[in-house]
Amino acid sequence: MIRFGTGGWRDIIGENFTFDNVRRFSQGIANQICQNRKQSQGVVIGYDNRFMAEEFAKASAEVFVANHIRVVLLTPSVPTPLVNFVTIKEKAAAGLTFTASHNPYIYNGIKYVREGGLPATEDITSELERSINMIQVNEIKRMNYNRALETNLVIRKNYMNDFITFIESQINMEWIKKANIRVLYDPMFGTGVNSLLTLLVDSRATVKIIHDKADPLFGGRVPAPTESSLWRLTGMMKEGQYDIGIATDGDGDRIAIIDEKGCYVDANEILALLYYYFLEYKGMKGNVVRNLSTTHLLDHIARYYGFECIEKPVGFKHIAEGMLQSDAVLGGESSGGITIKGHLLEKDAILSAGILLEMLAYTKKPLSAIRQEINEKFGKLYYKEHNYSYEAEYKQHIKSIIFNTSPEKIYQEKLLEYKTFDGMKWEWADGTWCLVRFSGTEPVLRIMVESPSDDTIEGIIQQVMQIIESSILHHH
Ligand SMILES: O=P(O)(O)OC[C@H]1O[C@H](O)[C@H](O)[C@@H](O)[C@@H]1O
Repeated sequence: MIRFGTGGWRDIIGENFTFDNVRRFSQGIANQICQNRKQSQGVVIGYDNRFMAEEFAKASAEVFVANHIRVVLLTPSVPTPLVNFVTIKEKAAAGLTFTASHNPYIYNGIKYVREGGLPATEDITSELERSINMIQVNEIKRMNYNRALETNLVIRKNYMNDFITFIESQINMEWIKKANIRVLYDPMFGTGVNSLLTLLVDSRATVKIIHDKADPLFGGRVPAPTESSLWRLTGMMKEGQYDIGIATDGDGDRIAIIDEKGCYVDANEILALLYYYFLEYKGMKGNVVRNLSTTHLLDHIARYYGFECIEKPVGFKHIAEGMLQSDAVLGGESSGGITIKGHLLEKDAILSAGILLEMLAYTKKPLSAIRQEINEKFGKLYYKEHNYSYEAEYKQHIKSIIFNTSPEKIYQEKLLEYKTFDGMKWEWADGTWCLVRFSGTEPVLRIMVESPSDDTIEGIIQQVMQIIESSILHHH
């Protein structure tokens, strides 16, 4: 079975992520393109540095060309947002990126975008899922890759220059050039490196880069820019020689940073920094969009300047939808995905890094000072995410436990509201909230808590865990 999760289809290589299933997936997309008579528009295919990603991408190309659909196969490996960009440029009927983003190295996957670089809505992906899984191996068409190359049905293109130019057109490069910013960059062995390094050189920044070679094992780490995985970057930042430490995930769409003192700054705070910079310093006007697991600090900032913060389920397609609906200036998720108005409706770590440099250049303040400014103005919020690995057989049971738990058992404070549009979210009167939801990309239950008081967070997480574990014990 092929299943679309929060960020496309992901599976363990050799288990369910096989050549047969990649071909089946591609035939499903090809069928849909043929039904809509969009064959002449072609498709764009890109891949990151994951194990055999290029081979899987070629296998996919073989299926499209056999269905009379032209393929632009990007070279070399690319960050995911670049595929969205080229899908728009080429007016292609679809864009496919072979990547499992920040998942462990044993995974690979395919992210799929529609014509116009738009994320696929759930209606579309569930219909695709249904039709893909009905395809038999003997219904899959194939044309040999080398033959397809000879007949120009597959064209290999490098679009990096255009992509960087597009990003730089949205940032004030002149300000950055004058600021002589010192950057330490960790691409986490992933595919953000070529694009961001080019932007950094164009910015005349002084750059030191670590973990830059392509490594399908990601140096033994998970290529997600979390605090625990960035210990080397953090350690080097503590030496005090750089203004900012930047980390991008495996496929270059998510970001985290380290301030000049060596403190980790997560995506929640990056979003707050950027929104605050846009409104307070640049005098921009507009709303912000976040998912329900992202900091409410954005709501406070929005309210202060007379704007609105729009809340959506987890998944960048929902952020994209919110940005279109509300004409917001910024959108993002606690997991590290950020975009701005006028840019792609896809998270982009290269752009995010560029705007952060612009912020340092324009404010002429150290990162830690801007962080401090926000805390003083809006109050500090503490945030923690705990990922709980559960046995698949208990999934339904855990779900019903969470939905039937009374919120006083979790935290003794007046409950203001609860939301069930993506997992269970309780919001209490003192500004504390807790979200419990199953990840759509990994087999974990995510427990997220944010509170104005650091002391309450651990207790809430422990309480949720204890309720789940004791009920599983009783269930036995
Ligand atoms: O919490 P999950 O369902 O695992 O999703 C975590 C993240 O996964 C992918 O990267 C999606 O593109 C993001 O939109 C999402 O925030």
